[in-house]
Amino acid sequence: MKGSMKAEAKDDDRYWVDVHREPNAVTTAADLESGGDGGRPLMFREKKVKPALLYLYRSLILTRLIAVILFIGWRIKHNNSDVMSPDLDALRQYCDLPDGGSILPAIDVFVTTADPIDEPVLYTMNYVLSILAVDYPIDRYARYLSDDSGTLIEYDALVETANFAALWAPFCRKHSIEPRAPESYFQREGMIYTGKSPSEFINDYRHVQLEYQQYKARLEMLTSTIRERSDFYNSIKTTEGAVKATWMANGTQWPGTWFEPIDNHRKGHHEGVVQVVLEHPNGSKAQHDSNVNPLNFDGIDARLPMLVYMARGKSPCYDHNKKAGNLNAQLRVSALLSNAPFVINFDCDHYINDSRALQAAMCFMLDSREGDNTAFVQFPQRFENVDPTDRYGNHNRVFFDGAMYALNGIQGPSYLGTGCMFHRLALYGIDPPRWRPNDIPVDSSKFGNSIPFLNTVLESLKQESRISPLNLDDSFIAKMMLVVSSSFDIGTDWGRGVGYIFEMATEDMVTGFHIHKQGWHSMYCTMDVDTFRGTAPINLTERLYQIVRWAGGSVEMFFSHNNPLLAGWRLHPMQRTVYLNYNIYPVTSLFLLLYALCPMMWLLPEEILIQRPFTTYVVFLIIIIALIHTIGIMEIKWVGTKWLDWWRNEQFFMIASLSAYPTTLLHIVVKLLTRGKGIRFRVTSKQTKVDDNEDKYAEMYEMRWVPMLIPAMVVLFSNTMAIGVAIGKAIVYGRVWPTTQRLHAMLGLLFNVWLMILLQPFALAVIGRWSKKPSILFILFPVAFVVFAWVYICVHVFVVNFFSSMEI
Ligand SMILES: O=c1ccn([C@@H]2O[C@H](COP(=O)(O)OP(=O)(O)O[C@H]3O[C@H](CO)[C@@H](O)[C@H](O)[C@H]3O)[C@@H](O)[C@H]2O)c(=O)[nH]1
Ligand SMILES: [Mn+2]
Repeated sequence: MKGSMKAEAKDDDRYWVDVHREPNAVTTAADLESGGDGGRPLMFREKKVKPALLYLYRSLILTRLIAVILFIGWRIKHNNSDVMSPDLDALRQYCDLPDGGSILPAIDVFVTTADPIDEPVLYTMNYVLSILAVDYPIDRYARYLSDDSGTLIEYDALVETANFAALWAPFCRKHSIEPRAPESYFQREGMIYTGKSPSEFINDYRHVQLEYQQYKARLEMLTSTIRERSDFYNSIKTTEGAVKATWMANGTQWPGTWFEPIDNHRKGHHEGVVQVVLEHPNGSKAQHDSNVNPLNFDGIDARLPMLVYMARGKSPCYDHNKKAGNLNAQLRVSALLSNAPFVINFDCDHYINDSRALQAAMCFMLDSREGDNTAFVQFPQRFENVDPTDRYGNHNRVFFDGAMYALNGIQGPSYLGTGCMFHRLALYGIDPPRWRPNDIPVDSSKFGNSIPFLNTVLESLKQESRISPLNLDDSFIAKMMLVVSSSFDIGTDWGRGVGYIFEMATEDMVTGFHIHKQGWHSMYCTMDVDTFRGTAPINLTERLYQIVRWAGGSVEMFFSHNNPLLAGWRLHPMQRTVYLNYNIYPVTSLFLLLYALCPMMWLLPEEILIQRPFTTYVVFLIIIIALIHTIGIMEIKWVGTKWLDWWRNEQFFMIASLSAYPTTLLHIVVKLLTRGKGIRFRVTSKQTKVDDNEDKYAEMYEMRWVPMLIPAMVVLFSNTMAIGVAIGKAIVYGRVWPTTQRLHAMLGLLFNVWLMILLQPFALAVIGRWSKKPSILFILFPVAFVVFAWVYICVHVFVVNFFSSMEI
């Protein structure tokens, strides 16, 4: 023991040397008496690091500084190093066979919808059309629509769509139409023709447009058509007084929800439904029947891929786990019907804008570098109903183009919920080939109690690719009913380690996390045109609800066993940091909220209570803020987004920090304390109709007040008042204030104004329809300032005259 202490002391000497100081020479009694300190001994010893080491150390710091500067310089010059874009020609060369066939792998395409009213059928069907006409070998993909409402409207609409698609899909192929969602296509102007039959185009176009109008009209009539049909069958088939069923066109009762809801046929309580609308196309390409299609489709593949309608069974006894539950049911049904090795899922409010989308994703999946270990390929989300100035930051470009791209350089982007292609096996919770053990247990405790389904898992593990015609007999249908039953997940790993994970408000983040943590990679795929387009909530309140859900899901993850700190070593350290960042960023809002309430200082009679911003502090602050923004601007330049995108991002972070994020945190705290439920998945409301005459952005001008907006409102109001009072104070005391005080007042005001600029979109939302002309704020605010300044001066004069002892 002693020995080691000695050794330590010796070690010390290697680095430190004593600093010798001479004690003061003379000590006199007088000195001591007078309390002087002359001649008192030195009572602590000083040491310093040996000069040689110190210089070395300092030179290291300097070298590091130089290295950082050089690195930044290098990074600016080499700004394209991580951009990956699909090479479709290479894919074609690899996959196309000399006989015109192709070895492109099979894909199951999923679409989820929750309600025919909240999510207008026309848009969902447009989406379906864009997939039916996509540029991919027709016998190599299958289409599934999973309808969480279980209504006959969606099914009948799908049947109508299949009929119209028989015209639409070959028309798109013949004339190379883009986009292949008719609603968007017919609305676009000034398109350049790129097809091979220009002479027939005008004629074909007119015909298809007319047919589309009629198809649309039939969709709109669906509710009344089904009602009339049901009334008819009810009158002839059921007895007086019995519950009125809803009937399918073939004269059988619809197994899903009915117009007149009863147990077993109402929303949230009904049997599962699986209906194959279009069967798997057979081998021959010449399926075109000129009686149906008067257009000339010679040499065009007029077939359509398999199309399936499904609705999972629901019962009040079981949690149906929203979107993730819906997707899991699709995973199982598609396994039985087509079992493609790849699946891609979309929300019903997004359509394919570039028909090469599926091929583009395949470029990453089949690439010889990391293709086999790539679990999913995510596309950015793009929106088309957003106003040109993107008032509520819907485009989210900083996230979609900046952050996600950057992740490509680590383990890959996170899963964003829509427009994402997966390896089916990755979704089954199976390790990437790199780490895959030889025997993987495929049992019912994990995957559920369906032998045919377990067989499909084994099939997938053996890399057997299947989309082939099936014999849809009764026993097969019964097997499918089992995998869509409401209780199938119970006692299995579905939603916990198998399929889309449903323990959180946002299934996407946590599903991606589960996959990354097993060591899979992911890729981000952008193309020169938007690959997909969707609709975004353009109403502020809706937008904030969406943010609450996202932030909620992210924070919830932290307090669960999905905490990134607990993930195994296969999760890349940097990727772990990224997930941690997702988990905690909403917490920063608390500081912002406090900060944003500072302007209230102006309202206090004895001005400013907290430390005033002194000059050095302000200089540092400015340097740091300027650096943050300079770095930000560099990133924007690299990814090619606009200044406005970045600015909206800044503004929206502030607005959400004064509303959505604190609300989320409150929810989570309550949840943790009460062990209650987390944030619920509330379906984002969609645009219900676009009337040509009506304002396209009408939704945006509607203000829906909810408690979450209170803090933002308090900040906006108190800030406006504070600026008014500040002006009032300047008028009253301006002349007696010393220069420093004036300077401080100006700096303070700068802060107020900055806050106001950040809150501009919120202020626009508050004034509702007036905000059609955003510049009106330049009038409203000054007027408000003058009014508050005037009120302040009046109160001041009143107090001075009548209560002269008080000072405000
Ligand atoms: O019980 C439910 C609820 C929702 N959905 C579907 O989920 C999708 C997304 O719902 P939406 O209300 O449009 O949510 P958004 O806020 O637009 O979704 C964003 O955020 C989600 C995660 O919170 C992601 O899953 C989405 O892909 C992403 O676009 C839609 O297709 C819905 O039909 C269901 O199938 N069942
Ligand atoms: Mn959506």
